[in-house]
Amino acid sequence: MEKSVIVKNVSKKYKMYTKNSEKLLDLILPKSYGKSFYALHDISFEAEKGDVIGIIGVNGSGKSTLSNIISGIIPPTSGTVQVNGEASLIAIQSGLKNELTGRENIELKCLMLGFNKKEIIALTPQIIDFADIGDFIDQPVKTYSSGMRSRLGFAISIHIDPDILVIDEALSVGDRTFADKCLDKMNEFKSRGKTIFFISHSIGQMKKFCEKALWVQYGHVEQYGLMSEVMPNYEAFINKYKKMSKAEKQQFKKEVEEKRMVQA
Ligand SMILES: Nc1ncnc2c1ncn2[C@@H]1O[C@H](COP(=O)(O)OP(=O)(O)OP(=O)(O)O)[C@@H](O)[C@H]1O
Repeated sequence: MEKSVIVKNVSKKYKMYTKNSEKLLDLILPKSYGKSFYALHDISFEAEKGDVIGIIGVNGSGKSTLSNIISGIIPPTSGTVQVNGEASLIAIQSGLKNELTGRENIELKCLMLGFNKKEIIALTPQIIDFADIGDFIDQPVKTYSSGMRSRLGFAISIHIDPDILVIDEALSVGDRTFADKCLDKMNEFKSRGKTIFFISHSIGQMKKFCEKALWVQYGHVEQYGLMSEVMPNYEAFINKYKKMSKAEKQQFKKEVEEKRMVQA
């Protein structure tokens, strides 16, 4: 099978400060203040064309960081990401310009992707129709609710027809009818052999829609494979964690956080 995304030894480091003053001092004397930790540590995996991969993991495990790296929004600190084609991210906070109207955002995104005037004129009504946000399409995006942003972001990303679609929690803020409409569109996308990465805290949606799962656990890949093989292990972990006492949970978190720190 042809590969669509190849992620090799990707790490992303961030800095953690205990006080605001440390952040300022770190700007003046880099490397002297704050502690570095791995949001992602040595991640490697490959996706094939037609794969629909659910990225699962508890809060803070690195799912959004990984989706931003695959979509080219942020660079990794080290390692390489090879994307064969155009990747587009749909996230709650995704690249919409607040001061521009919905319609202007559609035009801007299309222009940035190199569409010509004729193509933009043809595409705009389809995007507006799918987003279905009424007269708000001519209002600045800063006046939108999170559901409206998600509708517009999803409508733009799916209609520009990327090769790789990365959906980060974008369906969780839309209502049920919109989520169903998006899932239909995603199924159509998948049937054309495109690659989808899907992040959702809805285990039901994950199981229904994704054939593969990438379990990101506190910055590293715990397991990658068929959803039917990975999900039971993830669910077993969640159940085990839930049964821990408060002290055991604290100890567990302390250990995983220590492993994530960058050794000087
Ligand atoms: N810009 C940033 N600066 C510093 N730390 C960051 C930044 N972005 C993310 N992090 C940290 O990196 C880690 C991974 O965050 P990320 O948002 O990727 O997790 P996630 O799995 O998507 O979480 P959630 O399920 O809560 O959305 C977290 O500890 C987070 O605090």
